[in-house]
Amino acid sequence: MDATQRELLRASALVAGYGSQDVCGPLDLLVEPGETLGIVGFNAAGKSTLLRTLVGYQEPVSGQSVILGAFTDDSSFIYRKAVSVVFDEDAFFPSLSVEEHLQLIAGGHGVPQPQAAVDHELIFFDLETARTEYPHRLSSGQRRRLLLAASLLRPCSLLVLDEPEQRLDPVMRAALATRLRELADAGTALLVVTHDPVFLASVADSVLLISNGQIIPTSVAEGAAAIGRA
Ligand SMILES: Nc1ncnc2c1ncn2[C@@H]1O[C@H](COP(=O)(O)OP(=O)(O)OP(=O)(O)O)[C@@H](O)[C@H]1O
Repeated sequence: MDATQRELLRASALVAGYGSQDVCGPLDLLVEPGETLGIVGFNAAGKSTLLRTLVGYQEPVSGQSVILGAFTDDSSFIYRKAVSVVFDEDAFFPSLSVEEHLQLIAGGHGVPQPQAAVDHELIFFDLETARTEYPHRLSSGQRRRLLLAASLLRPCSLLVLDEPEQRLDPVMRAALATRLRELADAGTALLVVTHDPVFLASVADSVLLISNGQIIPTSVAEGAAAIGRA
């Protein structure tokens, strides 16, 4: 693996915000394969704004974030093949069933043995009995499971999750945390915004705490404690 392949994401003097209005920063950061970084802070601290800016979904106020040593947004095929992203929003085709959504992702990303991969996610996320349902007929937790299933079904080098624990029951939260840890141990890098200290401690190796516009690198223990104080 050369230096560029190891450098999944590099942020330099990155300030996130809207227009010329800073929300948080500056941040210097290097994310390499297998690293798991939690991002924590109060409501409106700027976690989602930072995450979106890091992955090139919105322009920084200043500084830059570069993916795979070359990309600053998701317009390239190489970027989209390497980076799997779930933000806290539902995005479905209303006339495709649960299973058809997953088949679409598997086909689009050239997953080997696609139906077996789809079946694996349906089982993992306990969506088997809902496989023929349409998104509007799912519970909010089931819709969340479907989004997460789609993100985990496809291979990626960098997995970016904004509050993945939201709307999941405790059993599913724990199963997801274990799965993410296994992915990281196998080399996938993970950026995860979370409000759940247990989930954070299960998944993250290190933490960025956003407080009063500052982005403070800290330990998992301190990050989990900071969530508790929020
Ligand atoms: N599109 C936007 N334009 C301008 N300001 C925005 C926009 N979206 C969010 N903000 C502001 O940016 C700040 C940070 O919001 P952000 O969603 O990043 O917070 P967060 O830490 O993810 O919060 P939460 O924990 O509530 O999800 C807030 O003050 C919010 O009002």
